[in-house]
Amino acid sequence: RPTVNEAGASSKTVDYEQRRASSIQNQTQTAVHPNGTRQQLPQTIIIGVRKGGTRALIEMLSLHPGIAAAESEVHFFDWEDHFEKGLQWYASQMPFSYPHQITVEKTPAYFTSSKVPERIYKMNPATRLLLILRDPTERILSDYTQVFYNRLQKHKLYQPIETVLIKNGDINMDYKALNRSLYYIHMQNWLKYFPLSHIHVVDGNMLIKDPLPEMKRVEKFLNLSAEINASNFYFNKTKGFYCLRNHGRERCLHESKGRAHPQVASPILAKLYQFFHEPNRKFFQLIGRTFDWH
Ligand SMILES: Nc1ncnc2c1ncn2[C@@H]1O[C@H](COP(=O)(O)OS(=O)(=O)O)[C@@H](OP(=O)(O)O)[C@H]1O
Repeated sequence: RPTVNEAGASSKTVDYEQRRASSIQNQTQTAVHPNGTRQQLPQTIIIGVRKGGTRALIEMLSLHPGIAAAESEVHFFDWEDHFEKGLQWYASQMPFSYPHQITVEKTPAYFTSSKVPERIYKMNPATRLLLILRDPTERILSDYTQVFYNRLQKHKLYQPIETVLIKNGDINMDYKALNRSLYYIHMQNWLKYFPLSHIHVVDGNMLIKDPLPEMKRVEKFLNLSAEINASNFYFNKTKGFYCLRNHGRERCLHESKGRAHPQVASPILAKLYQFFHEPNRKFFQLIGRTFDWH
């Protein structure tokens, strides 16, 4: 009797899918470099969430010698003009890697783009997905801060945070950043294609506070050998965040990571925390795990 995985697919289907995926991988193989490396489609993708800590996650994962990470966000599955270029183009955006290495890219917008789960599934149903989430209210403030700085740079006007968060005395449901924090809605789309066992949720709040245990869990999920260790991290008091140490070289993330958020009046904050209780509960139920959010 075929065994059934969490998505309901039989093991026979999975075998077929894996063969199909490896044939796609072979068809899109780019030229082999004389040193034995080549560009490969990612076997792992960090799908989001925007402002969840995706940069920190990919940089920390890159500490592992078994990982080859794309430097910039590729936006292959969510931008039509990129998607139309096809998988060969996608592969050509990847770093050169050795056959034993896992290629990874991060595009935080994937998590909230409804077309993306099916597209990744069709590329390779065996793709391992990493999703880093943080407290949904904190995520909104971080999202607002990002847009605020972008507009400031372009000398454009920006609205104070309270006016985007509240409309006619109530939570502004039209605010895009609010929708991005409704994790259960987006997660439902992913679970239509991928079983939970293929999606590892990283606790973004914990990655900030104490990155090592989170990274050890990621290593396990990706079946990587245990390489990342305490000496890879040190706390930088000036930045207020952990920074990375690799082969004696120390570096922190870019100054755009870890910016101060705007002060929000406490009744509004309380309203937001309250608002997210139910969506968070639904999310926890979906993934069978809880997080220490407000
Ligand atoms: N070690 C370390 N150093 C600096 N920043 C860290 C770190 N770990 C997690 N973070 C948090 O990452 C948040 C940015 O998330 P993303 O990289 O996903 O943002 S983006 O969507 O790619 O723009 C960023 O959000 P803000 O604090 O709002 O700037 C950080 O809180």
